[in-house]
Amino acid sequence: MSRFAVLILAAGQSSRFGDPHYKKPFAPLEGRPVWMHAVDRFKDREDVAEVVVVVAPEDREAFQTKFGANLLFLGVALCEGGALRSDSVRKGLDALSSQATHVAIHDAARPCVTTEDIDRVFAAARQSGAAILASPVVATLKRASSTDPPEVEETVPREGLWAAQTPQVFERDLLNGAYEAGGSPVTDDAQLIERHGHRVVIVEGSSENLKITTQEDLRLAAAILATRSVAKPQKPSHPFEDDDLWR
Ligand SMILES: Nc1ccn([C@@H]2O[C@H](COP(=O)(O)OP(=O)(O)OP(=O)(O)O)[C@@H](O)[C@H]2O)c(=O)n1
Ligand SMILES: C[C@](O)(CO)[C@H](O)COP(=O)(O)O
Repeated sequence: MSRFAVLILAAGQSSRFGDPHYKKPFAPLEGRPVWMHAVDRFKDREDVAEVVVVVAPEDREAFQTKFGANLLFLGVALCEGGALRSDSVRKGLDALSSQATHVAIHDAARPCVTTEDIDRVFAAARQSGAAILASPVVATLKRASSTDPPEVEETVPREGLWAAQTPQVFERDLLNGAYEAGGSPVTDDAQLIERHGHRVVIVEGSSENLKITTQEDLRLAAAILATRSVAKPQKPSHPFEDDDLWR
């Protein structure tokens, strides 16, 4: 039976988030930190062998202090990430302890992913060895100059274009091989698999599976979660005291 190890990536610098107190994975969202919503989507699944949250080295101690009890309760491990997203994935892979057959890599900054979409991308990865959630590009895309203000240089045909999301899910040995092969920096893991010559299946995901990058995205995520018939979150077992820990 396929078993999935899940890496929840929360080790970025949130440089576009614009909050003086919180990096985005630690920002409050519907009563809990963003990262906890992402973990919630995976931790109770029967096909998940382990979940590892990857945080920046400078956040490790504060994270353990603030959320150590939550991690124990959730049965989730913690490890340190690196400067690049792919460094964080590599360190997360090194931290895995189970005999999982597949690895799912998910942005902690995507708290609105649904169980149904996870079911579908997991099934596709079982079938093909490599699958990602993505949504078809629906806007008209313009390539613009770097002038201020930017000016349109061309309209980019959008036929066949998809916006990649996460989780991105791979057969474990395939992912390890792609990371061992390495190469130039990538912004998602599928690029390494593509470079490695393996096909990557796209599973259409909801546009609600947004990546929180700015404060506006956080408000959108709150609106999305508020409209879902989810049980009201429990009172956080670790209320947000001394929030300056995160900056
Ligand atoms: N070295 C990195 C970079 C990113 N991430 C994680 O990967 C996800 C997607 O990355 P992104 O949205 O770019 O996060 P940041 O790099 O923090 O954002 P910014 O570019 O605004 O600094 C986030 O959950 C982020 O925490 C990570 O674990 N390690
Ligand atoms: C992995 C990803 O979320 C897919 O869209 C995206 O590539 C992450 O990029 P970022 O620059 O690390 O946000």
